[in-house]
Amino acid sequence: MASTIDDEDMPPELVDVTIMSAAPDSVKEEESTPRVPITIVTGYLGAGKTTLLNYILTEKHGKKIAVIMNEFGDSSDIEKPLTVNEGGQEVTEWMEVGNGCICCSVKDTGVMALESLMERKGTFDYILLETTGLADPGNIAPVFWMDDGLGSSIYLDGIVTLVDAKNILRLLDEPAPEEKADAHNEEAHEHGSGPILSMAHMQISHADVIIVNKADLVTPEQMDAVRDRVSAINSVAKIHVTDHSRTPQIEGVVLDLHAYDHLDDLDFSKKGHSHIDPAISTIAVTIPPVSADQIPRVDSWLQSVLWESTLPQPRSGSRDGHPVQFEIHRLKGILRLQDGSCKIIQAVRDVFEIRDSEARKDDDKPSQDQCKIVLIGRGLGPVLDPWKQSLEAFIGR
Ligand SMILES: Nc1nc2c(ncn2[C@@H]2O[C@H](COP(=O)(O)OP(=O)(O)OP(=O)(O)O)[C@@H](O)[C@H]2O)c(=O)[nH]1
Ligand SMILES: [Zn+2]
Repeated sequence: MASTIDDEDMPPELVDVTIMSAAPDSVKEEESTPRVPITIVTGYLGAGKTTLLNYILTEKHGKKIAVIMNEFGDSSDIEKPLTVNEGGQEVTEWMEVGNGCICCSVKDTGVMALESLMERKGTFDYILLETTGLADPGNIAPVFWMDDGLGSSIYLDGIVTLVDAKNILRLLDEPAPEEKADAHNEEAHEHGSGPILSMAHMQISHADVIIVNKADLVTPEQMDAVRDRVSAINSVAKIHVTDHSRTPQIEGVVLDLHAYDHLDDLDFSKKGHSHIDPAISTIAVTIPPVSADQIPRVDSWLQSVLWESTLPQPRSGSRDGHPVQFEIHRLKGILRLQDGSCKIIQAVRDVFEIRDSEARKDDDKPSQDQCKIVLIGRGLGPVLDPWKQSLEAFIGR
C-alpha cells in the first residue's frame, strides 16, 4: 500500500514496498522507519537545473528540503558551502538556507552526498538531487531500489528532466561524440543498428516530468516542435514549459510527484506509436485483467524483455513487425487482477519491481479495468501487436 499525506508538517509516510524482482539477485528488507522521498533533477548541460533548484529553495513551499547541487549558479544568493579535503577523503558540509532547507554542493554522482545527508535524517523531509549535465539518470535511480543502506532510508519520488528549448532538437539530431550515451551506443554499433542515441534521449526517456525551459529564447512555432519531439520520445511524462525554470507550482511538478504510486493517472489515450523520433519511442500494451497465478509469468516476461531484450515468441503466429533489436529504458505498468486488486510495475533499465497497489474504485472509465504496460525505449518496432501477442501468449491466454 502506498498513500499520500496532505499535511506538509508531517514526516513522509512509510511507503511499503515489496520487491518481487530486481536484477540479478538483490533482496530488499522492509524497514520500519519512514523513508524520505527524493526527486532526481536531470537535464543536459546548461538546461536550467541549478536555476530550478535555486527557485525552489527561495519559493514558499512549507517543506524542509535538502538539496544536493552540482554547483551553484552565478545568480545564486546561496553562499558556497565548504567542501574540505581531509586525507584524500572529501567531507561534505551542509549549510542551512532559507525556508529551513539545507544545501550541499557536490561534483560527482551524489551518492556520497546522500550518505552524508542521511546522518542528518530528521532535519529535512524531502531531497532534491541534481545530476551532472552528462549523467544518465538510469544509473542513479535504481540505487534506491538496490542499495540496502540508501534504499531503506530514501525512496524515489520521480525523475524530472530539464530540456533546453533552444538546443534540444540539435542535441537529439546531432549528438557530439562526447554527448553519446556510451554504453547503449557501443551495443548499437556492435549490432550495427539504429540511429545514435544522445544523452538527451536518455534523459528524456527516463523522465516522469519534463520541464521545457528557456521558453523566452524560442518562437511559439519552435516550442511546438520541441513539445512534439519530446512527447514522441516519452509520451507518458507530464510536460511543463518554463522561463528560467519557474514552474507554475512546485508540488506535483517537482516535489510530491508520486510518479510510482499513481499509474492510473498516466494518460494512456496517447498510446500507440509515434514515428517522429527515430531513436526512442513509447508504446502502451493493454490486456484484460490477469489472475494471481499469472503474475509470475508476467514477471518472467519482464525479465526476458528487460534483461535479455528478447520478446518471447508465440509458438505459432507471424513474425511480421516483430521487433528484432530493442532495448527498454523505462517501463511502468499497472496490473489489474481478476479479484479487483492491483499491482504496480516499474522499471528503470534492467531493474524492476512489481508491488501491491490500492485498487481505485472511483474510476469509471472502461480503460481502468485493463492491465497496462507502458514501454519507453529504442527499436520497439513499427507495430504494437507483437508486444501484446507475446505477453498474452506468454502468460497463457
Ligand atoms: N534565457 C534564459 N536563460 C536561462 C533560462 N534558464 C536558465 N538560464 C540560464 O542558463 C544558464 C545555465 O543555467 P543552469 O541553471 O546553471 O543550468 P544547469 O542545467 O544547472 O547547468 P549545468 O549544471 O552546467 O549542467 C544560466 O546562465 C541561467 O541563468 C531561461 O529560461 N532563459
Ligand atoms: Zn547546474
